[in-house]
Amino acid sequence: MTDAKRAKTTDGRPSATEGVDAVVVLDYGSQYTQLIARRVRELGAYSVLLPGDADMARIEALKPKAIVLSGGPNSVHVEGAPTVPDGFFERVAETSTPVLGVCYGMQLLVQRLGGVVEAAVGKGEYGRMPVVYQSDDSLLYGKGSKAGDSEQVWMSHGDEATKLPSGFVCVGKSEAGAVVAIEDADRKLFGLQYHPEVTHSEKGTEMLRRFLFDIAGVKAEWSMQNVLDEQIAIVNEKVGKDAHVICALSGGVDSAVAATLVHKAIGDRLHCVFVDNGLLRYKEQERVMEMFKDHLHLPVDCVDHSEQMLKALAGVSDPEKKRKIIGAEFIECFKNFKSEIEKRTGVRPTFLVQGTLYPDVIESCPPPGSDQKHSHTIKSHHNVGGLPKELGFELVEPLRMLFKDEVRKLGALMDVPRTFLARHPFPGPGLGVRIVGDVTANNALDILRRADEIYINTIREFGLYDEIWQAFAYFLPVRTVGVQGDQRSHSFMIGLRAVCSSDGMTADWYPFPTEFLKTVSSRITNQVKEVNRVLYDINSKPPATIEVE
Ligand SMILES: Nc1ncnc2c1ncn2[C@@H]1O[C@H](COP(=O)(O)OP(=O)(O)OP(=O)(O)O)[C@@H](O)[C@H]1O
Ligand SMILES: O=c1[nH]c(=O)c2[nH+]cn([C@@H]3O[C@H](COP(=O)(O)O)[C@@H](O)[C@H]3O)c2[nH]1
Ligand SMILES: NC(=O)CC[C@H](N)C(=O)O
Ligand SMILES: [Mg+2]
Repeated sequence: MTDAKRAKTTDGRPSATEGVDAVVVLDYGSQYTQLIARRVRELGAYSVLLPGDADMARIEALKPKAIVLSGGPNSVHVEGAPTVPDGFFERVAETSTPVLGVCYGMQLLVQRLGGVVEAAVGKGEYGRMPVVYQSDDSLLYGKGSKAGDSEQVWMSHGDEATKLPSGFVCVGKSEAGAVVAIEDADRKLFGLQYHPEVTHSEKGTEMLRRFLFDIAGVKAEWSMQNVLDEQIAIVNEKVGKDAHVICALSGGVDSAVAATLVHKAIGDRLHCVFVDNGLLRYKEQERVMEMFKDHLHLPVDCVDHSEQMLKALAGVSDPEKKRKIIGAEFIECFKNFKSEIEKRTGVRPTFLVQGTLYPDVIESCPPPGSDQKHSHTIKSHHNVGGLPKELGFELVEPLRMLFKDEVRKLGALMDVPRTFLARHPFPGPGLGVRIVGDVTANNALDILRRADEIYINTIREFGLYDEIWQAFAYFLPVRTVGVQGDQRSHSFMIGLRAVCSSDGMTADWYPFPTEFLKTVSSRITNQVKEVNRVLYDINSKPPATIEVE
């Protein structure tokens, strides 16, 4: 599909979605909202995420076959809490559109339709727990479900529904007796106090399948191939027939997939650039450029921006300040590259492709007016919340709504080589968020590069690289006392991190065999003389995050 004019249908959808049933997910700021949209895609339906207060007209233009209201950090009983769009309940009643409220979404249904939601003082429910069915054959738990049976679900709420609106029945309770599943079969309104979208809810996907297909009658006709066609059409429409485009290529999976996709759309008007930002790993620049040459078959320029980056970061310790500086320096470097391309082609590039993924977006500072306005900032990813106000480019981010494992599937569909798809993620700010505090102090970059190289090589030697989602070493600017060769040492610590995850949104630490830990700790302390202690990080996300800053 190359004709920009055909990229949108009359109702504003990308033409690749023409005639396909849409499911609208309204976002109230949960960290997991996009996971709902993703589960819908995985189940084979087309999902669109809109802000929780989107105009009813915008929602109806998509002709949704079902609507899901997401969770969120607010409380419905607090003044000014986000709520459903004006006219929402009237319109869904007229069109008989099924609605599922999840957590905050359920609380909205209850409160707005005449029930009561209150703070469950001292009784918040967080984490994995069973839900007990309250009736036989409920619509939510399906034919054959029996009162008294139970399943494991994942909760995260401090408020609860204490009185249901008329028409609703409670079909599931938590062990503590909270109402956690409700339905109004006549009005096709449903609510779950827990999160069926997270993997810890054992039968959550089945629940969503029942809602979409059995209750709402959505047709399963959406696949990764559709996502690809849709994104190529969107890129074509946005970039047009003449503009030139820069692509920030890192050697990681996301930008390799984004570049391949955009190249399919616009061909040689794409100019890729890899930045040596001074925060790369041991021999990263040489290795990545070699990989591009051997496997990617797209021309890539390498630009050295290390001096400027380290100068800007000198003496800065605050993690958010560091991230903003890194984001701004990246853009500075892309602007210089823009002039270089103009010299070469006579055309000044106006677009910048980044391999931004959804987790980067949701954790970053949500820009005012964006669709993520109700969520909290966790950290400003350099390519989203870390970007300067004056960008000087229009962004092209075809993966912005996807998760890492979806991107890997999309890459496989375009034959992106495994060398890229199987790499552990490496963040754009690189060692800058793996050195706690000032990156220019203590010779930390050099120490960390050597320790990290030993760690990753040892992981490969033990055959564990592909089992781990992401592994890296980090530098702690803390000196402790040791004894090495009968001499006192007062040296630094290295933390080792290895996590299992599917999408980077939640993660568990990887249970290394003791033999591995012994080997790697002894290699690092023997070969990196500035280090006398190695720590293994046994924290999941949450409560920690994957990177240390
Ligand atoms: N050294 C770099 N040079 C140019 N662009 C970069 C660099 N590092 C990161 N980027 C840009 O920032 C985006 C986000 O970085 P991120 O690390 O999340 O993605 P990735 O490197 O493509 O994939 P992965 O997460 O697997 O490392 C990249 O997709 C790329 O567009
Ligand atoms: O390109 C990036 N720019 C960033 O600023 C950034 N911060 C974290 N990450 C990567 O995101 C995933 C989740 O990491 P956290 O749990 O630390 O947020 C992990 O894979 C991290 O490596 C980043 N990637
Ligand atoms: N996860 C959620 O949606 C939480 C909703 C609300 N903030 C509560 O604590 O009950
Ligand atoms: Mg990367």
